[in-house]
Amino acid sequence: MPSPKAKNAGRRDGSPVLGSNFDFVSLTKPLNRSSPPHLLQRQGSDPTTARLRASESPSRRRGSGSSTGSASGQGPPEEDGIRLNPSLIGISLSSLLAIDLWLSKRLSVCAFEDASWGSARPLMKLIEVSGHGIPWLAGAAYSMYKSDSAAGQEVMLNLLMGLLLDIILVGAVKAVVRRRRPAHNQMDMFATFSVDRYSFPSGHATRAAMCGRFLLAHLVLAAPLRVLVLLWVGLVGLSRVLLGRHHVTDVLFGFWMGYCQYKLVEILWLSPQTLQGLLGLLA
Ligand SMILES: CC(C)=CCC/C(C)=C/COP(=O)(O)O
Repeated sequence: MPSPKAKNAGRRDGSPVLGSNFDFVSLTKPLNRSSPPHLLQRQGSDPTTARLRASESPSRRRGSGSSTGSASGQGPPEEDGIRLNPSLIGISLSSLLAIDLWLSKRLSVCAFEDASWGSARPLMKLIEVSGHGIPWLAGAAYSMYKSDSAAGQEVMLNLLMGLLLDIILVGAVKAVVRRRRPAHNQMDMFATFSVDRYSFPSGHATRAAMCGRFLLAHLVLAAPLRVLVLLWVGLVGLSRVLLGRHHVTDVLFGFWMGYCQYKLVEILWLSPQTLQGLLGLLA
């Protein structure tokens, strides 16, 4: 049992000691300027807080007599601006990540069979399979092989190229960022690469966004089918979070990245001549 002394070690003004929220709260809360200097030094030990504190009041530091800034008070010295900006970016990022973690956990209602929406887990897994790389690669290759028009073959060849590009780019980003999947995720996906133990970005989201955009641009679809494609893209993304596979930001970034990948496929578009050359090589 902690001693009363240990319990009050965090704050001397009698307010409750902040627990695991300390970093998040202390970064966004203004400092109590009436606190004695020795107390200001004791509040928070993390480097971000310390950086913020060091730059939070140019006038305080001017008053201390050890300032490197302008003594006439005509604005903060340049180093303050340099130090303050990274802190603000840090605060915004930590806040975004905190919201992301909280929201992702709240939304992971199909993460287990006995979770609140656990009965929908099989349906979510079906949607997961619909956005997996293997059915898409197999479907595009089969359609290209079966297509009897050069235009159809060209479109399917480029879809195939986009799908391969997607696997490479997503794998590269996952390997660089190395964000762990949510703790509540059950790693029971079929056919994964080793980088798929990482979470950012969601490969299903990139693929769904890229393929959805591709289908809308290159297939002549009736309006209800176009709506269905958009719905499917949204459902694939949502299912990643509901299944507890991903954080919300993994999916949002994945959608953006998939859209950019589609643009890249348009830029790199393989022409019928290239296709003839490739088929010539295969024959
Ligand atoms: C084996 C092939 C061809 C693709 C792997 C597809 C896969 C399992 C991606 C991971 O997706 P998330 O990042 O959304 O979990």
